[in-house]
Amino acid sequence: MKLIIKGGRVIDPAVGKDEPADIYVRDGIICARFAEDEDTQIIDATGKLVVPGLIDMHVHLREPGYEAKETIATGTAAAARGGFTGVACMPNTDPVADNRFIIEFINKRAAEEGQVNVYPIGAITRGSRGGELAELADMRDAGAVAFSDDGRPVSDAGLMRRAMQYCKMLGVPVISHCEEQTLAAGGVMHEGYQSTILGLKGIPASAEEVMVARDIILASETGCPLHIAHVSTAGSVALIREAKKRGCPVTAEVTPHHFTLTDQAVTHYNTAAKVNPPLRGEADVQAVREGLADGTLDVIATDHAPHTYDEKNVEFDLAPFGLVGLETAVGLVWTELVHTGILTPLQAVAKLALHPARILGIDRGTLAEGSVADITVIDPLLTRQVDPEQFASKGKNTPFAGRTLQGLPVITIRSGACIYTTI
Ligand SMILES: NC(=O)N[C@@H](CC(=O)O)C(=O)O
Ligand SMILES: [Zn+2]
Ligand SMILES: [Zn+2]
Repeated sequence: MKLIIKGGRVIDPAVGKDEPADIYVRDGIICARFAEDEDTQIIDATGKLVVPGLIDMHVHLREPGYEAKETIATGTAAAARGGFTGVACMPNTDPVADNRFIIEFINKRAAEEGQVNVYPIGAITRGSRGGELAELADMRDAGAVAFSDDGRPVSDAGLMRRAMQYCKMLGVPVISHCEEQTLAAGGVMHEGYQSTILGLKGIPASAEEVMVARDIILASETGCPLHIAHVSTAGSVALIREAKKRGCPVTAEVTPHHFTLTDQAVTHYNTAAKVNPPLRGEADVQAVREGLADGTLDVIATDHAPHTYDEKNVEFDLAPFGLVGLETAVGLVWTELVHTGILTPLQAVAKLALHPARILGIDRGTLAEGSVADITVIDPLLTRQVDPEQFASKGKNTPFAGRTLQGLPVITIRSGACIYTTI
């Protein structure tokens, strides 16, 4: 099994490399130069970017329990099509992934039918109900890479503090869905001018920021690595920036929808734009872009949240929160951030591969010799219109349908084998 990826622009943020080079792969491992023979597969990457396999650290695969929305098979197929070789999946399944048996089940299903590597995230509390801690150490031993009650906040500060004390001991990050429920109560979109015009109940920026502040204080006190999920407001970016300056062990992610869209996308009551946290105002979008550029926001993650057509095809108030992101992420990063000069390709790849790997303690995210050959090839000039009907995901709930994106994944390689190719 020999493969050479020739003539591409190789980007490896682990060593700050961004230069023309060839990549050699033998038996699924990136290796030193070797002489090609008739058994060697050659990929011509002229004009393309060759980067470490992308890792999406915030995905909802919905299995077990919500297989009508997505399965491990379809979600990982969507990941491969989106240029991702790994996804970390959130525990808000049914049953909730709050014990080692569910973590083992996910790992088994992923081994059987996963197209990409799957890294399960365990729940912080039993049933993610926020009442008592789940069996964290047991889940860590079964392969959980982080803990989160994503979908819900951990409202009890004392419980969150104890979770952080345990996770610090286990050396595993806590991923926080920051939402103060008494402030968010009943809201369905960002609280602002648009919510007033539409007559919909708003979720104020403070609902997120109060919780970001609380968790930063708890992480500083406990020393636990804290990762803030789906940052959406200018105030959150400022809090995280300031906390990092003080040496707080905090990292943070932003989604493509939060760096691209405002609450304007909700006009006409488009339920595909109903997401938690909600799409915010223009100043917030600007602030998360600045946070990405200055390194305050470490990661770009999709929060891929598939729902069925019927679930979304209802009154705005009644529709579930969430939108799909795996198959539009790279296109949005290149179109909105790289081609606009907000991020260099090196920075973009760091946020899509290296940083997620480091935060989750996964042995991936680099093209160094000796690494597993998880590789993504991106054509920075390839242009396509988003067509949800082409998605491998069961979820078609995207607010980006019809949008033209430039800069798309063309080959996804996992352990030296092509799992997606357009050329
Ligand atoms: N983001 C969402 O709007 N929805 C997520 C839950 C979450 O990420 O909080 C889901 O599971 O559907
Ligand atoms: Zn969440
Ligand atoms: Zn989520």
